[in-house]
Amino acid sequence: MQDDIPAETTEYASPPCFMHELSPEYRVEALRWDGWSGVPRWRKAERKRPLDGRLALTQHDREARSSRIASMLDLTISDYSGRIVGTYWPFRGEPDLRNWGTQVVERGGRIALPVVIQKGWPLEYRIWTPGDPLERGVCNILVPAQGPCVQPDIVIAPVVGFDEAHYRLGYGGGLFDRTLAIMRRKPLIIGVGYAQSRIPTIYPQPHDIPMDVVLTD
Ligand SMILES: Nc1nc2c(c(=O)[nH]1)N(C=O)[C@@H](CNc1ccc(C(=O)N[C@@H](CCC(=O)O)C(=O)O)cc1)CN2
Ligand SMILES: Nc1ncnc2c1ncn2[C@@H]1O[C@H](COP(=O)(O)OP(=O)(O)OP(=O)(O)O)[C@@H](O)[C@H]1O
Repeated sequence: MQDDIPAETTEYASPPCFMHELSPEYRVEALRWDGWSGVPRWRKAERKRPLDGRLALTQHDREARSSRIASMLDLTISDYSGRIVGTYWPFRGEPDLRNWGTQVVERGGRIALPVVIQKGWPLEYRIWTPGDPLERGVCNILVPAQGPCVQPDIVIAPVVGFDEAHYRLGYGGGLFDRTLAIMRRKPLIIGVGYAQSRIPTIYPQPHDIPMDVVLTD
C-alpha cells in the first residue's frame, strides 16, 4: 500500500490526531490518497504467501492440521441434526474436511457443496451425500453432478487469508461475497484455514462480508 500513498502524506509518519483542528493542512480529507483503487492489485499479491505456504505442507502435516480444524468445528457447532452445512471439496492445499463432512451426515446433518455456475455469479449449493456422483467443475473442482439447490444454515468458507476483523481473502472471484449477499437468511459463516493465513487487514471493501468466526489449526 505504501506505493499508493502520495509524497505529501508520508511527511508525517504519525500525525497527532488533533492537528487537523489546529492546522488545515492536516485535514485527512485534503490528502489526495487514492489507495483504495490499489486494493485489488494488493490482494492479488497478498494471496501468494499463504498459497505458497500451504502448498508446501506435506500430506501428513496437512492431514494433522485439517483434523485439528475439524475438532474446532465440532466444538463450535454442537448439534448437526437437521442442519444443512455448506462445506467444500478441497483444492490447492485447502484444509481437507471431507471426513468431517461424512461425520456431519452420520450425526443427522446434511452437507451441500458449492458449484460455480458462471464466474461473477453467486455460487449454487447442492446437497451431496457421500457416494453420490461428482463431476469436474470450474478449476477442476469436484462438484455434485445433481442434487437439490439449497441455502445452507452454516457456511464453511475456506480462506486464502483472513484478518483480525474476520474478513476473508479468497481466490479473487468475489463468489462467496456475492453468494452471501443474496441469501435470504443469514447463515452462520465459519472461516477455516491455516494459522499462517492470518494477515493484519485485507482492507475491507463495501462488498466484503465478514465471517462470524475463523477457525485455524
Ligand atoms: N474448495 C473450494 N471450492 C470452491 C471455492 C473455494 O474457495 N474452495 N469457491 C469459493 O469461491 C468457489 C470457487 N472459486 C473460485 C474463484 C476464483 C477462481 C479463479 O480462477 N481465480 C483466478 C484469479 C482471479 C483474479 O485474481 O482476478 C485464479 O486463481 O487464477 C477459482 C475458483 C466454489 N468452490
Ligand atoms: N456482492 C457483490 N456484488 C458485485 N461484485 C462483487 C460482490 N462481491 C464481490 N464482488 C467483486 O468481486 C471481485 C473480487 O472480490 P474479492 O477480492 O473480495 O474476492 P475474494 O473474496 O478474494 O474471492 P472468492 O470469494 O471468489 O474466493 C471484486 O472486484 C468485487 O468488486
